[in-house]
Amino acid sequence: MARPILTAEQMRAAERQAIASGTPETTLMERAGQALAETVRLHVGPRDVLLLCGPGNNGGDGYVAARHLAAMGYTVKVAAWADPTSDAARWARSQWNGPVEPFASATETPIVIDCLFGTGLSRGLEQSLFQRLMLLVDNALVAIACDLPSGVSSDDGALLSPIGRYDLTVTFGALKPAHRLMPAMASMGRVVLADIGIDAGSAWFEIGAPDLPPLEPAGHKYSRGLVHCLAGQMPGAIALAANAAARSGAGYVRVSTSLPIDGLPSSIVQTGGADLQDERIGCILVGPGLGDVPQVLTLALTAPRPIVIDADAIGLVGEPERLQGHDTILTPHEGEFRKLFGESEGSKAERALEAARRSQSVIVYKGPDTLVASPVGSLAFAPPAPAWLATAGTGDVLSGMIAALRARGLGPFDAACAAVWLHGRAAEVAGSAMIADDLVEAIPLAIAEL
Ligand SMILES: NC(=O)C1=CN([C@@H]2O[C@H](COP(=O)(O)OP(=O)(O)OC[C@H]3O[C@@H](n4cnc5c(N)ncnc54)[C@H](OP(=O)(O)O)[C@@H]3O)[C@@H](O)[C@H]2O)[C@@H](O)CC1
Ligand SMILES: Nc1ncnc2c1ncn2[C@@H]1O[C@H](COP(=O)(O)OP(=O)(O)O)[C@@H](O)[C@H]1O
Ligand SMILES: [K+]
Repeated sequence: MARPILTAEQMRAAERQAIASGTPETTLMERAGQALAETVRLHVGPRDVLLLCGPGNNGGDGYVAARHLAAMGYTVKVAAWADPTSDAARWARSQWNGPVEPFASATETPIVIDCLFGTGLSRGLEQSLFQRLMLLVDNALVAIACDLPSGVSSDDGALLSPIGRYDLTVTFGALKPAHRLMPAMASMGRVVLADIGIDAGSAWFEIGAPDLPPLEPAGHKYSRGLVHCLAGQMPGAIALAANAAARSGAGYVRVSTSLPIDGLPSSIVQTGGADLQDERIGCILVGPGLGDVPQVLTLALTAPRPIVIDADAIGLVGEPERLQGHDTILTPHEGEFRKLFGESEGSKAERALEAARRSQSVIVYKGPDTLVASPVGSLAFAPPAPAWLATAGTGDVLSGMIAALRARGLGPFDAACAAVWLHGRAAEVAGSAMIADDLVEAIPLAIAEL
């Protein structure tokens, strides 16, 4: 299931909308705090709990959770860094009947819940505060963040001050960009989304398991999708991509290459020529192992077919505007992105959307926090993928997977999202010692699980 993602401002607007529709702010806070307590009960054993409460509504959620956890039988301590400053947080504080100790006297506890700051964080925490918080968090058996770890900038995932390592983050109504952007996402643990009755419809979302189109009972190899790969100076990379395309359900994979490629399965056809006007081609793939051969990219762009542009070909595009009018998906990593789009300002999300708009292409902006952006403003955030994807050739595998799903008939944005999800899942299936070739082998297993 795709989960919606909202910026802090969009979240506040959704909250105002809910309040205008008759749900009081205190009801939203009650639901948030209760959901936080329920999540603790579901995931964590009956150990002592320490809630750290800040002055805003994040702290308010903490007082509500404290009340519910105590009612569930947990031994609960509450420590406040400052008195509540909002009406809803004052209300929540008034409903908590237990003691509240000063933050400075809070001691290590098995379960620590950070309710200091959430989407309202406006600057880094002062040093004495973040140092003490990190000590409590890192020495807890289980550390839980309410909405966000305190210190995280909600919209771009930056750390305004250092944070510890959390096991679980419970968020409300929608995920925030920081839940899926580096560096923040690496320290959040599992992110649980609680429904608090806010309508969080959004053009931004976390990618969920894809629905692949069913195969036609009377289908044939061309109707399942023909991927045409253009080889270049280092054919090993295109071989990986072609293999990945074949294993992602393309009916036919063809490679134009002037040098015979050893070890390519016989089911993948090698040709000397490149008839890109062939109307059966569902997607052209250019870039892996291409080298500095701009004519091959130019050839691909003369064909009126969908194109995946990866690796070396990205650097050969020149001006992003050149791609307007073509049906293109670009798959840059950080270096390739900067080479084509320059050193643009803003968060990774904003830069991805701006790149998609300039090139009128779907952009798969890769990394530990891969984003898929469309020219019309849709933005998909990949769920966390295993760090062992950081090995040579896994990007070639991804571009082959995207080309196959595009050739199978998915739209460019959906094909990219589906491939990114399956790529991460295949890496989990392949295990931490995998190389890119093993990742290819794991693709059918990941697809079979759907
Ligand atoms: N939106 C929704 O639908 C729902 C939201 N809910 C919850 O509300 C949370 C957002 O609440 P919020 O807006 O009150 O902000 P919050 O994160 O508590 O912090 C603001 C306070 O901290 C202060 N402050 C900031 N930075 C600081 C710093 N570095 N060091 C010191 N102080 C600092 C700031 O003061 P100031 O910046 O003015 O100094 C202000 O007093 C959200 O994360 C979620 O948990 C739920 O209840 C359910 C519905
Ligand atoms: N630390 C990481 N965690 C998760 N995924 C990663 C990480 N580093 C890289 N990846 C993923 O691995 C792939 C690497 O692609 P790329 O950088 O093009 O490598 P190559 O050119 O060697 O194929 C991308 O899909 C990227 O999102
Ligand atoms: K928090």
